Amino acid sequence: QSSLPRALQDKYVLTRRIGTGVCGEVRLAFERSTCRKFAVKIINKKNFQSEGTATRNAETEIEILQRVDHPCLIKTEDFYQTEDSYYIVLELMEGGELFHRVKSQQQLDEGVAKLYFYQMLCAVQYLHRNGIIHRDLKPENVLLSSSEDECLIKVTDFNQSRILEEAALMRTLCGTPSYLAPEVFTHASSTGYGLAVDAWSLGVLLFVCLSGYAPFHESFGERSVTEQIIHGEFTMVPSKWRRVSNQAKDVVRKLLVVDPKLRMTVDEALQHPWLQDQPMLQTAHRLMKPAGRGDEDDEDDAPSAAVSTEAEPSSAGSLN
Ligand SMILES: C/C(=N\NC(=N)N)c1ccc(NC(=O)c2cc3cccc([N+](=O)[O-])c3[nH]2)cc1
Repeated sequence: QSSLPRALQDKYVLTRRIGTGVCGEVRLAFERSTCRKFAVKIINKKNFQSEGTATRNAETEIEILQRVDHPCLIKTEDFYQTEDSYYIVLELMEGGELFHRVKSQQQLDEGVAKLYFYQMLCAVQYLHRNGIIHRDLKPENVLLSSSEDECLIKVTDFNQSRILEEAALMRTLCGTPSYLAPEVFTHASSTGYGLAVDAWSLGVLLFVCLSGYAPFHESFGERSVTEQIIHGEFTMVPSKWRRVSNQAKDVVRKLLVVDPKLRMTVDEALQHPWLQDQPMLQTAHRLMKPAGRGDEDDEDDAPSAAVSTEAEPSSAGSLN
């Protein structure tokens, strides 16, 4: 409490710790004027990254957090900083981290895994359409809105995120090319293959939700985890995958593809047969609507225009 920014303390009362991360902690906070509950993520600036990188990442992250607007991406209420920490005031996600939900349930029911995975796909599709690569998608960075199985999920932690700097790449290509390395042209540079790294991570996330264990793990054979990843060698333990449908396995197999050019994209994943599941899509869209519009029947958003009769779009692209 001692080193909390004055302005933060004037507006919020910070109470108990509700989540712990490797780079800081999450505290429950109450807004003094309204008693509304929030989560405050405290990020130590001095964590393992070098001074410059940490500051640059944090500036990018804050810009992304304040710019994104999607029902499956965490929203920030306020932002404060001192010389040694950042304080991000966020909406409360009382279901906690997906990591703990999967751990406590051994593995998720396939229908629940599909509902969560669809929301993650919508969130990442929104990021990719806005030129943002998350780069650190993992169960700790997916938060659940409630303890119900059927709940809204939100992606968070943009510490490793990058904004696709096409402009920077264009500037680079304007200069004399003679000193540029091949990968700058072959899109192997961080801005080129970038989007596909999130598709791989979504494959790992889906694998963990469906089976309850990680696809690449040092306990599988003598190869190191890095070796297993480089060769795309994941292990489907029969007892854990027996009750999982072939379509679900097909999504995992098409995302955990080593060559980023051959890997299924987020857009393609949204069109996969496994996700063409009307009841799941209706539940997802009800959860993703702004608060309070979930249960009323859909009022005509634009009464003047002819209300379209076709079914809800299969991908939530229209939300972006
Ligand atoms: C922005 C960010 N990280 N950025 C970064 N590491 N540079 C970030 C990372 C993690 C969170 N986590 C939470 O908001 C969060 C974790 C958790 C666990 C139990 C219960 C709750 N909750 O809100 O009730 C939780 N919220 C929120 C933001």
